[in-house]
Amino acid sequence: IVNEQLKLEDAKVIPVRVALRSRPLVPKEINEGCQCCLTFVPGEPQVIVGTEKAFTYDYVFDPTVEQEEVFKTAVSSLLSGLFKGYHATVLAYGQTGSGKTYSMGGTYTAAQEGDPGSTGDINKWEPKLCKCFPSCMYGSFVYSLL
Ligand SMILES: Nc1ncnc2c1ncn2[C@@H]1O[C@H](COP(=O)(O)OP(=O)(O)OP(=O)(O)O)[C@@H](O)[C@H]1O
Repeated sequence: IVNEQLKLEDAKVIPVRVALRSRPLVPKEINEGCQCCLTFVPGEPQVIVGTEKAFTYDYVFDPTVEQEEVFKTAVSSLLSGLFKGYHATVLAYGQTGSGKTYSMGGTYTAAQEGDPGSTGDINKWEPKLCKCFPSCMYGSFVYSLL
């Protein structure tokens, strides 16, 4: 009975997934001598804070990971469910300055305009959603806590 229950549990879709994204140090932090205190475990969605505290998430993106990979890995699969009528929400959570707007909102400078590597998740969702929903309802599905 226990085994059968475990199988049923395994079969359930995980409704909430958590991705950790660590951004690179910004110039101000570098000038102040800040250093990254996180260690990333290659091939594992795990991060070690300091020397001993390890945390595992569904996805971990280290500071070298570009917008495109974050989108493809953690967000794009939600679109297929969305088009079948399921709801999907991407929620950015983190302290001020941690990179929520960068990840969700896209470009910051005119130089970045049109650079696909620099645009955030909303920018990548929007054209895909517009193909199916002319009214473009992406604002209802994707939120950034600005
Ligand atoms: N992945 C990244 N790569 C390079 N720079 C980044 C990245 N994420 C964030 N930054 C930079 O870090 C700074 C803070 O990012 P951002 O404004 O997105 O934070 P935030 O969480 O939205 O802050 P707030 O809550 O105050 O609005 C910005 O200068 C941004 O360009």
